[in-house]
Amino acid sequence: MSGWRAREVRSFRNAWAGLTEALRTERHMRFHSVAALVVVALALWLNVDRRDWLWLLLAIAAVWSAELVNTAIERTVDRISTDVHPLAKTAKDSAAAAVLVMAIFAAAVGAIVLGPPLWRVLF
Ligand SMILES: Nc1ncnc2c1ncn2[C@@H]1O[C@H](COP(=O)(O)OP(=O)(O)OP(=O)(O)O)[C@@H](O)[C@H]1O
Repeated sequence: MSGWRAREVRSFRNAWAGLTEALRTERHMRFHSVAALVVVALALWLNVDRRDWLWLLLAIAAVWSAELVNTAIERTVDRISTDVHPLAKTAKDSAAAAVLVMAIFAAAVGAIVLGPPLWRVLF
């Protein structure tokens, strides 16, 4: 394998390790994963169109990315110091707020895309 390809494979492995570590240790990450599986199952069942799939996949990726960055910030703050400090609080609370913003966006996308067809099927 060329040096460039070996480096790319190593980078991919490191990123994969970050994802599996977050899934293993972060309760919220597991919750987001279950929610994503439910959304994908509903979208398949309701046979949503290609454009709606893009919105759903964007929402899932946005929440996962925000949660992973939140985890990175939490770990970095704790690595620097576990002392209670207002700046540590602001850093962690802001990172958590980023997840909240993305989760609200994802909930809105889910309601807009899945709500009407689900309503038609159920009622
Ligand atoms: N070093 C600190 N100094 C001041 N406040 C902190 C500090 N560490 C955490 N906090 C406060 O406690 C909250 C929870 O922090 P913690 O590190 O326990 O995250 P968490 O609850 O484990 O988050 P998650 O559930 O997403 O993993 C933070 O959002 C922040 O308000």
